[in-house]
Amino acid sequence: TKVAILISGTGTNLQALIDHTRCGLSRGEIVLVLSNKEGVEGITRAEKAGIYTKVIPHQKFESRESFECAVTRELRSAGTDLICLAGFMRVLTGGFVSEWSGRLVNVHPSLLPMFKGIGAQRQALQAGVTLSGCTVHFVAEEVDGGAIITQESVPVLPDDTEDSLTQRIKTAEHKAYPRALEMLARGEVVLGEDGRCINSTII
Ligand SMILES: Nc1nc2ccc(CNc3ccc(C(=O)NCCCC(=O)O)cc3)cc2c(=O)[nH]1
Ligand SMILES: N[C@@H]1O[C@H](COP(=O)(O)O)[C@@H](O)[C@H]1O
Repeated sequence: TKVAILISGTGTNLQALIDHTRCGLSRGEIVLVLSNKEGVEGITRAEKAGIYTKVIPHQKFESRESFECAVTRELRSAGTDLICLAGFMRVLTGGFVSEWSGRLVNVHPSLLPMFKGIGAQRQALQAGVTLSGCTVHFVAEEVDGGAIITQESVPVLPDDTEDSLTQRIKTAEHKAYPRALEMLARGEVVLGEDGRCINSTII
């Protein structure tokens, strides 16, 4: 399975996926790392790993659609089978989402459907929950509303700050995302017609 990773920043999830796909047993091969922002650490990580990188600055485009058209051109020329959003911070239009439906996933730093959108870690702290974590989900037009593929929980400690909780959740993401990639690459989970996730490992 040819995998493209879309980023906007640090890329620790990208690094986890690079390390995982290089361990020998993975069905996934990262063929492209694409960022909408110049000079981010994630691009350096990909270059060090010898992976083809592309920066497409969204602000240089007239519209969301024209930006996404340029992204899709790169994805197709790389032969992409699966797109993983990893800290990619641009909302995607319904056109892009439906074109890549079932082959487009994202990792979110909360146990969805709780704490959707920006600042999920802060929302969790403000809500006073004692359990949080991360969710890998199919991308639907509704932001953070897509079918859940896999989740990983972490405790929220009384003295947690946004940073300490973010770090703990990231270690969970670095386990959950590679697991999700293998499930997808092996066809163990697929997106159903009704937008629900079909998990064939239980059949
Ligand atoms: N349609 C669709 N697209 C997405 C794009 C990125 C992410 C990643 N998580 C994200 C969740 C929220 C945002 C967001 O609201 N950013 C501020 C507005 C930035 C902008 O103007 O674009 C970005 C990424 C998830 C989704 C998703 O679930 N559905
Ligand atoms: N979508 C969210 O953005 C962050 C990206 O972090 P990194 O992978 O760039 O370190 C992760 O916490 C992820 O949940």
